[in-house]
Amino acid sequence: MLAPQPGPRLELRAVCRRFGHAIAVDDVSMSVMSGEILAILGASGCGKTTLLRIIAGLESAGSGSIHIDGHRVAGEGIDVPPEARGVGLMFQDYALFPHMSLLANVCFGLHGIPRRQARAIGLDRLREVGLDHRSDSYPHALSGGEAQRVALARALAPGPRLLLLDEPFSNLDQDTRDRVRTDTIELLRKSGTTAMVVTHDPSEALRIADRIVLMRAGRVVQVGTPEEIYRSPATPFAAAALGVVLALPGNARGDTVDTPLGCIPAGHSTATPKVWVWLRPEAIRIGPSGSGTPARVLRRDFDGAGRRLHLAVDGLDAPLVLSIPAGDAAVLGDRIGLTLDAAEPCLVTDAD
Ligand SMILES: Nc1ncnc2c1ncn2[C@@H]1O[C@H](COP(=O)(O)OP(=O)(O)OP(=O)(O)O)[C@@H](O)[C@H]1O
Repeated sequence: MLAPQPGPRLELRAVCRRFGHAIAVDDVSMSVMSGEILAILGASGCGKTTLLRIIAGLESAGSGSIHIDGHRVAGEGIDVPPEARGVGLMFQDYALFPHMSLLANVCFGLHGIPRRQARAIGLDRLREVGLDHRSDSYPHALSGGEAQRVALARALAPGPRLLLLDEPFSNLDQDTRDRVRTDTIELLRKSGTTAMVVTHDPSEALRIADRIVLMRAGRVVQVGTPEEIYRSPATPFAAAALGVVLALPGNARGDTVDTPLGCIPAGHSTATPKVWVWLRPEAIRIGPSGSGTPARVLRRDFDGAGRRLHLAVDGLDAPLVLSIPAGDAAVLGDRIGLTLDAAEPCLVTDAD
């Protein structure tokens, strides 16, 4: 491997990949900084796995280029083989070798170093995931969470420059998933590993990533920190991809927009007076009747930790659905008041 150059750990420039007429990865440019955990978020079929496979060298990029530590590994006639890229890949199904002990699995990628040294590294990695006492066991004797930890130890053993994880928690049940996810991210951070984690779960992306790359139909829609994308989505699609979003009809007048819930700053000029205002539910404050815009409670649904209120508001065609904590005294009656929090960001788009 060549010495790293200053700059991003990984850089993609205009990477494309077609399968027949279908375009799986469409003009993707992005970078990952050293030590960063990047989440690739998108729905099924949007090209996440293909992108990882191209970076790992398992799939060729039709066009564009890939640079690792400043060195071109793909593009313009160069195609560095997977084993020479310094990229680790952890598959969704872990792909442990069933006929090998856990230690042999973890040592599998350690080439060109004496056996004893490889064994010591393997045991260290197993210790980091809390499974060194099981080094002689075989994969069939592991729970799903344990298998994930061994796969992680194996992927980290060669000290990859970049680790790619494809839906690493999706095969685990909810309880195990939360624990394994926390442990995995802690280990990646402790070891300073640069990682790209593919997920289709927005809450997972928000929780684990330094930055999120949001994809749709092979293209990058938005790149930003979890807070940036959640609070300042570039498009209604990006807003909906990261969590619940409400759409209010609005009338733009200069710098402001009138909505059925009150007036808000427009943020930018719009082409038409008719607009949509997209905002998070937390931008709407619920208070007693008489405060803010009047709303009538049509229905209350039990929601575990609280209630979901279905509210009729003058000027809105469909009921507004908002969640409130259990026992919120302000909303016991059938009539409540709603106020827009002008400090919360919102997205304004033309209605046509
Ligand atoms: N080897 C292939 N041959 C033909 N089409 C392919 C191939 N691999 C992927 N595709 C297509 O490319 C598109 C992107 O697939 P990809 O697996 O990268 O998506 P994904 O976002 O990882 O989906 P999922 O979350 O379901 O794994 C899909 O339409 C898929 O059918």
